[in-house]
Amino acid sequence: MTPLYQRVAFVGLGLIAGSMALAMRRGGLVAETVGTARSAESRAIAAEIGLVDHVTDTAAEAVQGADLVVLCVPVGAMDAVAQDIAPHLAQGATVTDVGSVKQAIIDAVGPYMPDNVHFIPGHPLAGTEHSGPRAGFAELFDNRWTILTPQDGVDAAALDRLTRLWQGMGAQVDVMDPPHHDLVLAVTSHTPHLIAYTMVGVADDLRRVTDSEVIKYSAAGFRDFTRIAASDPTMWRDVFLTNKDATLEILGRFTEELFALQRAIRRGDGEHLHAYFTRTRAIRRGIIDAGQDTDAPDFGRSKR
Ligand SMILES: NC(=O)c1ccc[n+]([C@@H]2O[C@H](COP(=O)([O-])OP(=O)(O)OC[C@H]3O[C@@H](n4cnc5c(N)ncnc54)[C@H](O)[C@@H]3O)[C@@H](O)[C@H]2O)c1
Ligand SMILES: O=C(O)C(=O)C[C@]1(C(=O)O)C=C[C@@H](O)C=C1
Repeated sequence: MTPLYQRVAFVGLGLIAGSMALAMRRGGLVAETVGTARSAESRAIAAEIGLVDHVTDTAAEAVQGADLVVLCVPVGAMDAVAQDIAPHLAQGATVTDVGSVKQAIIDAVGPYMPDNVHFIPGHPLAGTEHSGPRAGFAELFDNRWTILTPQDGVDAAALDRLTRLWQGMGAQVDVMDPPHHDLVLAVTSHTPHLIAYTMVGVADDLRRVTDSEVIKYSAAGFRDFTRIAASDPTMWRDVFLTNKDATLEILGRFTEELFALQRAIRRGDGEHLHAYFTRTRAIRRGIIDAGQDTDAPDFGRSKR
């Protein structure tokens, strides 16, 4: 197969960049990969494990001659990285990113992009609580969605090529407008993370009362929360600071619902609770039936 890109440059060499580099290699999708990271330690690890074909000391060096540049740093760092690489981008290159928020990145990166470059923002809806160059794995994007948020007038051939690259890495691709992406992700990813962080914080406070029983007897539900709450603090700080409006909107709705459930418990309103849990169970089953829950444990699913 002819490679889709000749030279792909990653700025940032953590979980997502590493997984992309490995998935590209698995699919024989690109001729050459090059990457750089801010810390010398990450660069040394990436070179040692052969995550990309070449590791460079600077982002400027990495992007030179690249026909695809992928920004894989925390959302709050995109601005500085874009400014840094802009003068070194090759004519006709595509620049994309993998940030969890889209409108803020477009606002931060867009102004630095030269006219002769195609800027096509993106977001793979796949991840883990692990970070750094050793965290990546080639299968991360298999059967998951990647959302691209191109602006009006995007070059159709550049969009098609990037779409085929993500498909080659195992993902299904959808196009969305950036504010809609940010609202959808506030519901499906950002607010759930905040709730998990909060629940684990509450349990930690309670630990003083219950000694270590919270950890010792932590059931599956709480364990899932602790996995999510172990995610990278810098990444998630930036997500909430840059997707502020959508997250606050969803949190407002969440607290209203929580108060309604709290009232039902206080009043002994079993009917309300039962009806609510029946509705949410149907949502879970819908996700499974749509084949969107490929990595969750079975938990007796087949018997339901
Ligand atoms: N982890 C996930 O589940 C997940 C999923 C989808 C998208 N994303 C997004 O992908 C991006 C990267 O996330 P990741 O999980 O690969 O992170 P990571 O922590 O594994 O890697 C981040 C990389 O960025 C570099 N970096 C950090 N701060 C920097 C700065 N100020 N300037 C330059 N480089 C810097 C780090 O050295 C590292 O190489 C983030 O924007 C995140 O929102 C993450
Ligand atoms: O499974 C996880 O660890 C994740 O939280 C991954 C997850 C998500 O919420 O689904 C987290 C942030 C992303 O931007 C995309 C994916």
